[in-house]
Amino acid sequence: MDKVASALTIAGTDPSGGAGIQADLKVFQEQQVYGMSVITSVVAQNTLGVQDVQHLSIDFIEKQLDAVLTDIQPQAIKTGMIATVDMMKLIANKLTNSDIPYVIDPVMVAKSGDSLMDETSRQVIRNTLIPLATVVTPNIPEAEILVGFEIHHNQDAEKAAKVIVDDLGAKAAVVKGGHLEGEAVDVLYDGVDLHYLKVDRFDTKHTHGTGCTFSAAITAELAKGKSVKDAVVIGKDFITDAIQYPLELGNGHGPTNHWGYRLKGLPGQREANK
Ligand SMILES: Nc1ncnc2c1ncn2[C@@H]1O[C@H](COP(=O)(O)OP(=O)(O)OP(=O)(O)O)[C@@H](O)[C@H]1O
Ligand SMILES: Cc1ncc(COP(=O)(O)O)c(N)n1
Repeated sequence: MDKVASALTIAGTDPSGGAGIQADLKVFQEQQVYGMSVITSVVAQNTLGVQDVQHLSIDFIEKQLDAVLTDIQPQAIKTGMIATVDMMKLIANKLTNSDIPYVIDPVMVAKSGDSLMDETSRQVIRNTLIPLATVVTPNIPEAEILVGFEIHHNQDAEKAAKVIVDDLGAKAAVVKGGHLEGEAVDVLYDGVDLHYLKVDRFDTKHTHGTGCTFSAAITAELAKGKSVKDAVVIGKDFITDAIQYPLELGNGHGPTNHWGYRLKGLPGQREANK
């Protein structure tokens, strides 16, 4: 039997299970990838919003990273909520000269509107982590901060994806269209070609953790050895199913359904889960 693929997420937590480390590990498991995690910040949050945050010390985050990386080598790594400049510098130090595929979900603000990254870090991520990325997956507001111009339609998203690759140094970028009107279109630029990933927009409020889920699915596929394009296409399919079959949990923006892909094509399931 081949050795199982493993992936590492470095991110903040969500005790309500829809976003952050908890979502990432569920997605890795669903994708048959062995999941490992390093916690940067412990977040008191749920589907209604963020109540409080405690950042772990740099020393302790480093101990967690060393514990994993000196024992089990991941085949792919993702970062999510990296809230401070010191955390970014630590991770950049650990990942410089690494050839492990690295996905950055540059989490800045939660769906609820609560900030998950301080102002200085929003600027500093551009020079510390982004140049190390195999794929960066910003939503529209995050992409606007990274590139410094407004994004109103798909052509702007294309331009932003190219700036993130050609000027900021990432190998590929997926600018997610969840925050634009109309179809849910994501623009992938891999340094050579532009690809549009389009699906009909579902009318749902259950979108807590969509970005975490999408980027974790991409990471899992890279860990299995898929190309960036194939990993992003499979990741888009995974998140679309997770949004399409909501679980109806919580009193706010509920979590997506991480086993939604298993319901695809089964008659009556969509109605049963609505
Ligand atoms: N209502 C929807 N219907 C279909 N797809 C959607 C919908 N909302 C978001 N998506 C898709 O979900 C993925 C995540 O996009 P989004 O822009 O919501 O990320 P995000 O804002 O980073 O998520 P998060 O809520 O974790 O911050 C993208 O592939 C996007 O196109
Ligand atoms: C720890 C952590 N990481 C990321 C998100 C973004 O997800 P969302 O915008 O859907 O709340 C979050 N809420 N919490």
